[in-house]
Amino acid sequence: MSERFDTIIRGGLVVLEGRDEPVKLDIGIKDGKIAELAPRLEGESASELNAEGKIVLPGGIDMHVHFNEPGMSHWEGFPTGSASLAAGGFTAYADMPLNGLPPTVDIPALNMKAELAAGRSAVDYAFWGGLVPGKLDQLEALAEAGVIAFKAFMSSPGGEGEGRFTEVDELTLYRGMERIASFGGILALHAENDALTSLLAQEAIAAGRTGALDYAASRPPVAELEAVNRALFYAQQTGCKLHFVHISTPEAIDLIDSAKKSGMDVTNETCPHYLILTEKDMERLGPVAKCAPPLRDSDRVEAMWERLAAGKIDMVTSDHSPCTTELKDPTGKTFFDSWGGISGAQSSLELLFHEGVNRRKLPVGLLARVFSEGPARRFGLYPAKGAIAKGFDADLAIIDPNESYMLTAERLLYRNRHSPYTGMEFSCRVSATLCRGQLVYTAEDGIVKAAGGARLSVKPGKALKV
Ligand SMILES: NC(=O)NC(NC(N)=O)C(=O)[O-]
Ligand SMILES: [Zn+2]
Ligand SMILES: [Zn+2]
Repeated sequence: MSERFDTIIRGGLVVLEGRDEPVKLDIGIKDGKIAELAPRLEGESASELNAEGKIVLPGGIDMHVHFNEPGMSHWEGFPTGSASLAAGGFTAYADMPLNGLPPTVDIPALNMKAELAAGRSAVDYAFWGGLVPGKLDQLEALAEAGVIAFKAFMSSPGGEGEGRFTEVDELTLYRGMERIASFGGILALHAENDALTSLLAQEAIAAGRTGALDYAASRPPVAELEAVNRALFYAQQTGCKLHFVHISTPEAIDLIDSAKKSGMDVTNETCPHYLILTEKDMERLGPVAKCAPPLRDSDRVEAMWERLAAGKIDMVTSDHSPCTTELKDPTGKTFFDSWGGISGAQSSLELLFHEGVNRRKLPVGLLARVFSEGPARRFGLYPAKGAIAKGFDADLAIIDPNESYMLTAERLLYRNRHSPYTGMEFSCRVSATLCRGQLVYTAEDGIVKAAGGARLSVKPGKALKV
């Protein structure tokens, strides 16, 4: 006779959907799913995990990572990127259509990605499709093939070379929205005004103003706000659902929030670095903390925390945008020349738990919402994923709320072990991560199951409004 459960997670403080504070419960897992939740579960199980004193969150879903395969595996890869996510309490992710070569803008490129990820990911994964000039006729086929949504850049994505992902022109943006709207898909946007940012950068470089703060000044809040405003206008005209990635300013969050209140189908995300780091930190840390949009002043960072606490931020993603450590080396070049992108996939949950829950005393339920429920609902993964509830996948992040440790480069599982957070003392630590009931990571043993992740596809139009 088979046991009632495969695994029981004993005595953890479990974060349930819609609840601010956790509840002490046992979790019974059978066939990869949550079979039972109760204060005390009786019955046989093949294995038990003691979670006394730990917080049990639904596994994080990181909707914004760049794992760079095919073609750029010296920057990152599915094995290393997914392992770093598992170590950070994440059980699923969506890989951006750049910076791999070729970018994911047609079916052959999507198939290449799928082949490379199969059997090489520690946690579950989905793919984004790209909207770029010249590839409009690929959108329906990509949607049918199960990409989670589409991504376009309103400003240059940076980098050089043949075949790279390119930003949209106005007509591609407008027509792309029409087409994506026609099959009920979602378009995600990197929203910065290209004319403003490129001319401001030219001006600064010509005048020899090439430091970190000059870089920040060349991509001002108005560039983000203008792009968000324009995209919202096109969305009104076309009926396209939108998602704004890595929003860096409270002004843009407010603009998106009022559009949502007016009935538009639009969501936003921010990233830990816009909550944890300021432009001063970017100056202090150097290129390792360079990203686009840039880090902001401390008043804006504070205002982002207010928006997060007020429920105006739909999800938090890492925007893990890695590169070789050499491309972050400041020697012999200006700040403008370094790669823009922060490696952060491993730290998102710990950063927000540390700063948000432990220090600012925000409810832990907020983390479940922005890291799991929000992304799952928006991108059609709910109700299989996104909450700890009977019948859902047993995707769990078990975190010790009191274990402090210092993040060192050796602890990073990225292909290139740099991060703006090395040297930082965390007041909490992920103890274990389970993906569909399988133990993937423990703090003690590291990655214990390296390749159990499965591909997640969604059908167009399935995503729910958050
Ligand atoms: N080409 C990139 O990966 N760019 C990324 N870079 C950042 N965020 O600095 C991004 O998502 O915009
Ligand atoms: Zn971007
Ligand atoms: Zn990105």
